Amino acid sequence: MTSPRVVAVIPAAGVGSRMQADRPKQYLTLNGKTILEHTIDALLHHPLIDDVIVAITPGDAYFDQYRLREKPIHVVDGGKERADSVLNGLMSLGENDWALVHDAARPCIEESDISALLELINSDEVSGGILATPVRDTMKRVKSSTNVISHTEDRDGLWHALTPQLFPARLLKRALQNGLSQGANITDEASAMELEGYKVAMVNGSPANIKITHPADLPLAEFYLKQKFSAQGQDAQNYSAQSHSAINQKAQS
Ligand SMILES: Nc1ccn([C@@H]2O[C@H](COP(=O)(O)OP(=O)(O)OP(=O)(O)O)[C@@H](O)[C@H]2O)c(=O)n1
Ligand SMILES: C[C@](O)(CO)[C@H](O)COP(=O)(O)O
Repeated sequence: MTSPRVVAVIPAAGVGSRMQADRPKQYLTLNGKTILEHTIDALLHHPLIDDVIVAITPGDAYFDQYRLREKPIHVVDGGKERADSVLNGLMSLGENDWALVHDAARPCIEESDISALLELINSDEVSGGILATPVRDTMKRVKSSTNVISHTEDRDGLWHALTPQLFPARLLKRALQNGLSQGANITDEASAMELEGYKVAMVNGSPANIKITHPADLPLAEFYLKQKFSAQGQDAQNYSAQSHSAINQKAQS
């Protein structure tokens, strides 16, 4: 039996308000490439990912300024919230496809973590899953609108949800549509699948897979990207060149 198609969906239509930059954070440059290009290349580079769809803000001039449309990807309009952008990205996926949803703002994703998550496609126990990393600090609940601690949360079994998040496209599309129509607070794909009652697996992923959110995240992401390139025996430019050649081969196949 042929393996199902895996389609990466990259929500990249945010404004990056917490970054307080002169442009949406996905267009800030690290090691010679925009954050979005790092993320697109990481997914295009993975041998088990068949297609890449990017959801961008309608009229996003940066996307063309950085010539990202020249990559072998598909582009759709983003939406008001992240979940709307993801849903738009899912619209063209087929009944048997799997959707691997990955934030544009997470460029440090490792190929090995993607491969570990994709193993879930063969599972009969769960309907997909997510990369996550265990909480390491003591977690406090603060009394609302104060800075006074209400209590300490039990951190046993508490994880940071990361991306990619991997689900059958048909189920995820319906879960997002239902969750959004019920006005649920859908901040990741798993929350929509949980609401539908599906079993969602956690796959322990690298804590280096940070979501670039605040200015302090930029030097950390730069460090992790340098580590990633050197671990793959490549510098940023070389990685970029290798990415292009891998991309071109994919485009010709
Ligand atoms: N309407 C939206 C909002 C967010 N995103 C994407 O979802 C990912 C994670 O969201 P977040 O880190 O919150 O990005 P922003 O919404 O841009 O950041 P902020 O909340 O600081 O404005 C990002 O890659 C962002 O581009 C999206 O595609 N569509
Ligand atoms: C999807 C996500 O990366 C999981 O941690 C996160 O929820 C996205 O960030 P947002 O600020 O909630 O949009």
